[in-house]
Amino acid sequence: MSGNGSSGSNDMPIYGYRNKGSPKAPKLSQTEFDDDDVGIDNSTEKLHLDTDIAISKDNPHTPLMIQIPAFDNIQTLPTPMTYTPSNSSSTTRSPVNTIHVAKRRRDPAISRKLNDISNLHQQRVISELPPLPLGQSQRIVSLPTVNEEQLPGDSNKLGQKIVGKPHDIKEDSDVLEGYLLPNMDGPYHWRIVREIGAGNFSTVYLYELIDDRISDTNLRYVAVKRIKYPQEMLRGASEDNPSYKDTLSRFESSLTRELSVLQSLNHPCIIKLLGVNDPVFVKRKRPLNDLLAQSPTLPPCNIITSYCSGGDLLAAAMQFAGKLDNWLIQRIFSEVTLAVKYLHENDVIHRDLKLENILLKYPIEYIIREGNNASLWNQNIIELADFGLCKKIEPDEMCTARCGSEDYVSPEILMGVPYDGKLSDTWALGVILYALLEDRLPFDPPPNAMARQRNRSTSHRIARFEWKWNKMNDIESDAKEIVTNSLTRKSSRWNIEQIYESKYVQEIISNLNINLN
Ligand SMILES: Nc1ncnc2c1ncn2[C@@H]1O[C@H](COP(=O)(O)OP(=O)(O)OP(=O)(O)O)[C@@H](O)[C@H]1O
Repeated sequence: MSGNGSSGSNDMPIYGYRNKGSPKAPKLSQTEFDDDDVGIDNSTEKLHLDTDIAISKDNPHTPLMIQIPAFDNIQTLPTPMTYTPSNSSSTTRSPVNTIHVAKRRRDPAISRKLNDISNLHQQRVISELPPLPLGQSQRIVSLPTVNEEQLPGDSNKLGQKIVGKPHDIKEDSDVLEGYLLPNMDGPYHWRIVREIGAGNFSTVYLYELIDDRISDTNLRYVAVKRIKYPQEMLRGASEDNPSYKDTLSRFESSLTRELSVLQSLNHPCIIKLLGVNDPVFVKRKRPLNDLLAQSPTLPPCNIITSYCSGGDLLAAAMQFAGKLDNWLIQRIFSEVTLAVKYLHENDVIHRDLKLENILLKYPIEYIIREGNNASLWNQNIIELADFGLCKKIEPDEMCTARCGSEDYVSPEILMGVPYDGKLSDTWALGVILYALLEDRLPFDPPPNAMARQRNRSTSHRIARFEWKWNKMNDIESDAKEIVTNSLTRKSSRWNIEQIYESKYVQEIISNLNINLN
């Protein structure tokens, strides 16, 4: 496979890795647009219906022309894709029916600079996990787990356990006190190692256990997602902050929803919720309100999860710039399919499936090196993360919350009409697979695009199902039928069962020996 230079165009970004000048908006959690709250205006609904009718049955994916006058002008699309705070000095929320905006990656060096600029502090921070030194993993005979490995630059910390002395430890700001599920035992203690990632609503850190009361190796290294509260909440209740209460309650229900769904899940390919810094967060329905009743300052919220030392798939894919082996793409995609199948069978929709939210359990170099080793086929290599927009639905329930990430959002969510969350998830799976195969996002401007095409927005291309094969054009692959049947109108889109049954996925599943119970 060639790199993204296949287009012959140097300025083509891969995976939305670009610097567009103006910062992207913070992402809003689904409760910002509570499904019950969102009003759908009739004109929007009509647009949507017309769209489905307008797409020819012979050529359902890339209609030459869409017969909706409104779409000739992208500005008439009902869903604004970029959020501009009404007051640039504050990071206030989007209007209720604004879609949340994707985090787009910048060059890490640019991001670091930007992070120094205070008014851009909500911009996504790139702090990827450097792979483990190859020399270290060579010492390990069996497939390493993060618990067995020594982390780069961390040698002096390993082995130096601190015997639990809660009152001493509490004074150390680098130390996390955590309570473990299912019984909220604790507190136990971990020390910070480094920052490993950041989103709009959290910064994620790697922590190492320093409490010798715990022997479970899965708890030695953990990822800690530290929730960032919106400015509006940090400013506290006052007359000039009228939406404080509303923001608090929406934020709180989003947080408790993420935690309760995560608690209910148990699948190897899905991130594990291990604990929290305060049992209140999983025991109470309104934890923030309850804690604020005791103290006026917002309580820190730290979510303790399993740690994936390979970082996220976007970083890995970018590192390999279009040269990820086909078997690896097939393997990763099949495991994501298993995770989503499990979610959908349990009536949970994710709504934010994207490369950034697929985490690699091991450094990619290790996975590639051990590709043929049976030990790699006896366990999963990915975990699906970030359940901030997930929702437990009733069977066949339609959703109305307009949320997702710009490049991955389905046309029906874009239109703002009630949608089947499961089918919107499979649309996103199509985007993910296309991106891995083609080394670019399907709805970015096509390689060698004319200026007019380039100027069209991503949402315009999504609404028109405007994507095509480039690198893969002349290549036969079973993967292509999955993309073709995912990035299509919802009436003919594959559901997760169909993706699971496909030849491409079954080829992997039949060789995979992971315990799904
Ligand atoms: N368990 C983990 N192990 C390793 N890295 C992780 C883990 N959890 C998160 N990360 C890193 O941190 C990044 C941000 O995490 P996450 O997406 O959960 O945060 P977020 O604030 O919910 O983001 P968003 O803006 O999409 O809502 C991930 O893309 C990944 O790179």
